[in-house]
Amino acid sequence: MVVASATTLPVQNKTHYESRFDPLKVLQHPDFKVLDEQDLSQLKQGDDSVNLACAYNEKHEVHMIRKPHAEPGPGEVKLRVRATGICGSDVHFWKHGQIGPTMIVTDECGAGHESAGEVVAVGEGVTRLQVGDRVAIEAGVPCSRADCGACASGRYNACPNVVFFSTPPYHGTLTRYHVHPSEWVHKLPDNVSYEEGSLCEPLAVALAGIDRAGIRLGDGVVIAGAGPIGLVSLLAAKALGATPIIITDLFQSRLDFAKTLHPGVQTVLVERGQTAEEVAVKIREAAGGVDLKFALECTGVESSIRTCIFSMAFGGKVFVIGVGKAEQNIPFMICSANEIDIQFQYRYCHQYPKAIRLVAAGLIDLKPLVTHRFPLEKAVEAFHVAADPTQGAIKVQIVDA
Ligand SMILES: NC(=O)C1=CN([C@@H]2O[C@H](COP(=O)(O)OP(=O)(O)OC[C@H]3O[C@@H](n4cnc5c(N)ncnc54)[C@H](O)[C@@H]3O)[C@@H](O)[C@H]2O)C=CC1
Ligand SMILES: O=C(CO)[C@H](O)[C@@H](O)CO
Ligand SMILES: [Zn+2]
Ligand SMILES: [Zn+2]
Repeated sequence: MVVASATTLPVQNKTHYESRFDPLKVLQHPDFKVLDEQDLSQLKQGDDSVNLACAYNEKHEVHMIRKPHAEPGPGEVKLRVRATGICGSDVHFWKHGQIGPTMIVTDECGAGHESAGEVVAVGEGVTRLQVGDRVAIEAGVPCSRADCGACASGRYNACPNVVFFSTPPYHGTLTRYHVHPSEWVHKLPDNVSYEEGSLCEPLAVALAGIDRAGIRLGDGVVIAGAGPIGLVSLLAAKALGATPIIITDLFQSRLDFAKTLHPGVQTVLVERGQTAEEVAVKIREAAGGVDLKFALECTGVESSIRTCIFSMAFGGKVFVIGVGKAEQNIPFMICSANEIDIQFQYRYCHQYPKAIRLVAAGLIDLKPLVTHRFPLEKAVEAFHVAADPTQGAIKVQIVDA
């Protein structure tokens, strides 16, 4: 079955943003170029004249590209991107070429959707922003049409016409300059850095999960996976007053890092060869007799999802944020006989302002998550570090000062 993508839809069926940000306008532009070693050797760090970006493609390559400069149209802003985090999903698209049955890399696709930057130009009609403003970029731009059920209902993360920058075919925000609709950037207070503004994207994911899971003060929670998503979920659960909190991972180094973020967290190392049930016993022991009513699953790995189910008390809820295999096996009758709910999160809606407020108020400190920084010119090296667990990275950021 060929799934129509934005670059294959007939023009008349495209929404405004699908047409405006059609990736073919970049790929077919005379200034577009995949940069070779010679080009890269001639790059001057921070060179404003080159709209440098990092892209993955259908051949599982990740490399630097030159994109055409673009000016903001009506209602848009042009941004100098100052910080971009590499997400596990970026690595998925590079290494595996797709996420789920419809998000498939079929050509060069600019990476990055965790970005913050500086307004360098505003388009006609933009009044709430001005040159010099510092903003976080909400990468998912829904169609906002009255005839779109998702947008009309406010659950815009479900918009079927969404342009989610970096999800193929749309080029991402890991680029020197990016044009974005002005209503989908969020001003940063002076005490929130570009790096923290970039990290508000994964925080938005975690906040959406905690919101929709319904976790409350004093609830016992297990967080599966101590990657950036699991760790921002830990920070949010800690700020919420969840207790006890248990976090799992395959790597002791990531669990040790989790302890630095929340000394009160209980850690459970998942050892090779252990069954999901055996890990669940360790989790329940770590809970110290408190019934665990929630699991925030942040790996997408079948064995971890199963572990979360086995860890739940009667009436518990496994909230799955991680993405993974298309088909997965779950202990069906354990769920049935214990009324265990399984819920899923797909991106977020209405979370950015809250994420920025929590950071600005000092209730969530994201700064420790950034363990590696690279200049934009070294983004390919950054991707290799982010994708290699032995490098010990938590969040790898590209900083284009
Ligand atoms: N639902 C959504 O909208 C979003 C989903 N994601 C997904 O969330 C997941 C996590 O993202 P990141 O933290 O950036 O990825 P990551 O790959 O950096 O972290 C995943 C962590 O899970 C650990 N892990 C793997 N198997 C495990 C197991 N069986 N038990 C315990 N831990 C295990 C890994 O060691 C790693 O530390 C990814 O699948 C990503 O694609 C990310 C953003 C948004
Ligand atoms: O990682 C994401 C959001 O932070 C992407 O949306 C992923 O879910 C695939 O698009
Ligand atoms: Zn992401
Ligand atoms: Zn819509």
